[in-house]
Amino acid sequence: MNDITNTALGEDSLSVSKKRKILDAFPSSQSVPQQQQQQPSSLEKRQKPENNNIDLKSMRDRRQQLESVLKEKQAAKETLRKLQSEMWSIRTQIPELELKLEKAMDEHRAIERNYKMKQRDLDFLSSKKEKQIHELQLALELFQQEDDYKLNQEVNRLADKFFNEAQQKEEQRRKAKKQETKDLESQLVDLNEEKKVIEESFEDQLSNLKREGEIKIENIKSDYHLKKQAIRLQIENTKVEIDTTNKMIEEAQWTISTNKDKIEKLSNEFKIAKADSGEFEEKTKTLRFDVSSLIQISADRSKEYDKLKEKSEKMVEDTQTLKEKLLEEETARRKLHNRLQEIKGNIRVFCRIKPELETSSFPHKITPLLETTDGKEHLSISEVPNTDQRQLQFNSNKSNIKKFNFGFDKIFGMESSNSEIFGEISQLVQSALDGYNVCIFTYGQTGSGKTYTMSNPNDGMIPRSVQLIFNRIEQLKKTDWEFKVEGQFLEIYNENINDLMTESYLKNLDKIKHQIKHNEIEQTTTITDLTTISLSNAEEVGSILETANRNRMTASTNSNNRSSRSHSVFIISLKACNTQTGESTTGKLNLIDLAGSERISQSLVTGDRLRETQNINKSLSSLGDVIISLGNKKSQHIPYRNSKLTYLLQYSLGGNSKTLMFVNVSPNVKHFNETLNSLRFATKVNNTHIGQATKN
Ligand SMILES: Nc1ncnc2c1ncn2[C@@H]1O[C@H](COP(=O)(O)OP(=O)(O)OP(=O)(O)O)[C@@H](O)[C@H]1O
Repeated sequence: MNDITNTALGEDSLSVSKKRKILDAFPSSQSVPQQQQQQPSSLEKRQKPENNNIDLKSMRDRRQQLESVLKEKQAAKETLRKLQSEMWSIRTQIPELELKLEKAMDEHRAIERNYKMKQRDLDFLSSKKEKQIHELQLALELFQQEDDYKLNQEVNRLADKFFNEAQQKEEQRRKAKKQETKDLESQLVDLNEEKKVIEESFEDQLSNLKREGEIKIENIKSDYHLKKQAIRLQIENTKVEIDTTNKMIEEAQWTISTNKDKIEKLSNEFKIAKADSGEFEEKTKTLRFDVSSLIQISADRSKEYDKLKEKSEKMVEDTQTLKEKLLEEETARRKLHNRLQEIKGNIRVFCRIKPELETSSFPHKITPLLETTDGKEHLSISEVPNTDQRQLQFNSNKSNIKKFNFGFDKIFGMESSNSEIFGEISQLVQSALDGYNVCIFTYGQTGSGKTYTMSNPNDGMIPRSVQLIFNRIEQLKKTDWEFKVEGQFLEIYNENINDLMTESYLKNLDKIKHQIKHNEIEQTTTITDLTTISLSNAEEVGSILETANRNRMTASTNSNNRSSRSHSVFIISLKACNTQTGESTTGKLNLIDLAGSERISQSLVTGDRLRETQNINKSLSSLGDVIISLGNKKSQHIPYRNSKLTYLLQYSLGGNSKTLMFVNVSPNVKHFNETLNSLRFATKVNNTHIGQATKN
């Protein structure tokens, strides 16, 4: 760079001296005359005359050349100056670039050092690895050289270890299981206690609910009676008041018309008096006063009349409100009543022990069981081994005898009357009135009191039910309920239906084939050609029972009491409609006196008796099967078709009904086996829980 500068400077200095010489040799056109004036050279003086014009021209050319050279020089000078300034700027950058170069060199050196170190480390590692591979190879060789003995020893050691561990684990598991069993047992005890407490509380709740329900029904009933009386009184008072008001109105009207006459008469008199003038003036005043007071009286009377009219209207309104309230209370009563029935269960079994008429054959005293733990009432029937003495009693405590315990919803002892029994079932009759299907059966051996319970004149379940139905219908009229009651009475003998209400019973006996027809949509049943009697009062049922009884008796012969060998079914249909609310219901009360259930061995009878026995056994066991299937939620099929009786009662058993079965038993030792069988059958039925009933 310095060389370049020097060269440039050298050229510059050269060109300056050269310029001076050239300028000296070739003066400018302006300066020429001046030089000529000042000092002309000898040569110039000599050549001037001949070459003067040529020289001047060449000089001018030269001068022009010189000037262009000078311009070029000037430009070169400028270029030089620019180059110089660039050179200075480059010069100033040189130290910085030198520093950067130095730094890069340092970095390069450091990288080189690092590389060398890494190379060394790598060499060291590869030698170490080789060493390790060598060691491993040696170890592998050693391992391969180990003998079977060592291996077996190791296997045995491991097996022992495993066996010990397994034993320990088994011991631990056994202990844990023992502990778990203990825990579970104590949990079971707790749960049993809990269950007991729950059961007790449930029992309490149930009995409380029962009590509450009964109290509520009683309260509603007494309220209803009180209100009914109050309404009646109010209606009577209203009537009296209306009569009085009418009389008063009549009186007022009569007074008004009389007064009008009087006024007319008086005004006539007044006119006459006026004509007579003065002397009658006083009289006129009095008369005027009389007239105005009469008008006042008339106005007062008409106000009074308005008030009375208003009062009477209010009373009519109050009566209507009370009537509506009564209807509401009736609806609430129905709900409560049916809730109570549901709580009691849709299938219930009551046991009735017939009084022992042959006292000599029954040596033991019967005592009722007072305490129950499962909400049921219990009796036990006992057999004394190796003796002929057996006993049927409530809660016998004797330990030396074989006892059979039975629990039922209710047990009626020998002293129980039909009225007492009806008190328990009257609520089911109410359910039939409320639109439910109800079946009440009497089951038991011949002579155990089924017919006495069901149809005894006046106090049997049939006459009492009909009586209750008509009493309730009369009461329900007040809440605008209207009823249509129809009755049918039939018997099923040898799987054939006979009409018990027809006078030609004997003539048709076992000849007419009455068909059972079901309407699946309406869930109703009809029996072809069966007499249906429209019932309008309770008294009619007496003659129905009489006809049926007479018919059954005439068909029996000395050798065969046919009535004991057939089922009798009394059907009461109850169609109700509320004229105010438009609500309508259809209920059915089926009262069934079943054929005697005694087991007559089929091998002992032949002919008609065999057929009879087979049919009775078939229909009674079908009844049991149907009830049990209904209670079994898993049952897909209910075998209604297995007997005429169950087929007839298809829509009156099960989900849509409330069922009550009386098991009638005899306390006589002679009937021990039959009694035991009846109680077993009834227990099966009692253990069935049928779903909640729905209204038709
Ligand atoms: N609780 C009772 N109180 C008084 N007498 C009774 C009672 N129960 C039954 N009896 C009498 O016992 C006898 C047999 O009773 P009932 O005819 O009712 O039996 P049953 O089971 O209907 O027999 P069957 O199957 O033959 O019809 C009758 O004379 C009846 O009056």
